[in-house]
Amino acid sequence: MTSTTSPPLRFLKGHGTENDFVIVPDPDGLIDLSPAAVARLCDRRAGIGADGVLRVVRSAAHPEARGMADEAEWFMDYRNADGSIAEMCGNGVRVFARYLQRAGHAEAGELAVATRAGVRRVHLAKDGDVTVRMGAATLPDGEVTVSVDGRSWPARNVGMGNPHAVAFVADLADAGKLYDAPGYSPAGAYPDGVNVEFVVDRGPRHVAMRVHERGSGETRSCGTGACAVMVAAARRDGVDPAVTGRPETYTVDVPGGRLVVTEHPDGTVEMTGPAVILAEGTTVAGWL
Ligand SMILES: N[C@@H](CCC[C@H](N)C(=O)O)C(=O)O
Repeated sequence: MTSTTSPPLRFLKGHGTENDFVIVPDPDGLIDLSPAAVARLCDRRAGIGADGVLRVVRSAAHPEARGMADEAEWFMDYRNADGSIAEMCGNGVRVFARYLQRAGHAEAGELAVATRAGVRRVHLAKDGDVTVRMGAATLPDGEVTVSVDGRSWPARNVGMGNPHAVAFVADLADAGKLYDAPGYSPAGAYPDGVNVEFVVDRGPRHVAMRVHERGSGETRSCGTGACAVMVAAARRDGVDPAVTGRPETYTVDVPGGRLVVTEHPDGTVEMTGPAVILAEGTTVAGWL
């Protein structure tokens, strides 16, 4: 039975390369957004529908972000569609920045956003694309195999604040329907779960990917995933900006569009792509 106690919730809807989000403005951190409420908002039939939720909270008003408040006024409280918490969302942070601009909380130009993976610096053009400095990738050692429908591929572990396993495949269709999370071995490799990317080459420094996201299923794009893919592809190609002293750029096509990812000699990975706010509204009292 529908509860009659929940108040109306103001929200916006946005996407970055079709990785879509319900944005919940909560500057003073007063909204108790339970995992069940997040899953209800993200439900594509009985809810608003999204790959995740971006709660917009002042860093000073959130216990996980208070320590970053001097550097970044706003904290991106990101949740996956199943209500689980993730450290970072690369497409989400661009959409988050676009929301701050639209709401008059940020000007075009440079902006710092607090996330669970630390402060991320964003360059916000007045219109068009948004660039995020995503921090450096980590490349933990270890042989991993990912599998779908009885087929398996070796994968590279890449950390972008959150965990990724990147597998190069002959054809993106090899990953099948991706309704279920890919399997992996060894069994204990990802105690907190993993995002899995399947990648093919499209040309020199140009790849395409599909992704199965931890907590959200197959999505049309994943920003941290695109960065993980860029770094895995670069190392596979023998390209390492830390060695050459030159930044290296790859184009990463995703089902929902295109992201451009650059790795700098200091290891920092920068990602550029679109960020769109498309709707705003209010839920009906008692629905959530
Ligand atoms: N879509 C995001 C990643 C969201 C978090 C991920 N599902 C996880 O659990 O780590 C992106 O654009 O990076």
